[in-house]
Amino acid sequence: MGRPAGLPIGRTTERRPTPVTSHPTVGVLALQGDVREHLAALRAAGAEAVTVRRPEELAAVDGLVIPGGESTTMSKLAVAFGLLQPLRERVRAGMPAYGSCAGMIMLADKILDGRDDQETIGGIDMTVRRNAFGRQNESFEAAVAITGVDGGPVEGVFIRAPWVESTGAGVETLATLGDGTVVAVRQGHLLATSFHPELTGDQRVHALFAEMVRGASAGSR
Ligand SMILES: NC(=O)CC[C@H](N)C(=O)O
Repeated sequence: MGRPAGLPIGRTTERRPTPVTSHPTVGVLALQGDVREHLAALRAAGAEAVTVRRPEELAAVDGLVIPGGESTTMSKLAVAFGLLQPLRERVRAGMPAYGSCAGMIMLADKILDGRDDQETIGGIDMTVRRNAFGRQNESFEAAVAITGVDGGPVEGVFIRAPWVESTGAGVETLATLGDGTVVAVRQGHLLATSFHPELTGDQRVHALFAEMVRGASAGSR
């Protein structure tokens, strides 16, 4: 068969095998919260980043960031958009996920001071207390040294932040404040921070997560 008329020289209509991508795609759950800042931080860390609002979009990403915002609203919207079960399934199946602040709450197996009807995706064997720092400390910054993040402490921005009240045996504590409060954890493919690294212009936490996504996609090929 000849070349179909009208196609420029050098282009063919044959199907090529799907290329093995060396750039896994990281989604940012875009129901509510500071989505743009996470997209920018992921891109600055060298990752491909897209928004996720629908189950088909979730199915197409290799990892997912769950942003800060309001976990009660995010929980309601996840149900309304038909995303809660697909999110639970993908997290259970090993998709890397990173939750910051409200995102940390979404990844917690148990929460304290949540709303009665509040759902989480779960996945990390921990109990997280919402708005834990109280009125005096609604918003503050602190230098946070994180295991696995080289080059000194990151600037932690805490905004009506949760803290980790207790963790199960499989959960690694990555960072604590001076008084021992746990503010960053990892359980295998899941990462969570009480604070917002996407607001600081420092991409090291996003680079750590992008590396987790790359590792998981390389392992699954
Ligand atoms: N900055 C944040 O993400 C705040 C979290 C919020 N207090 C919540 O419960 O969901």
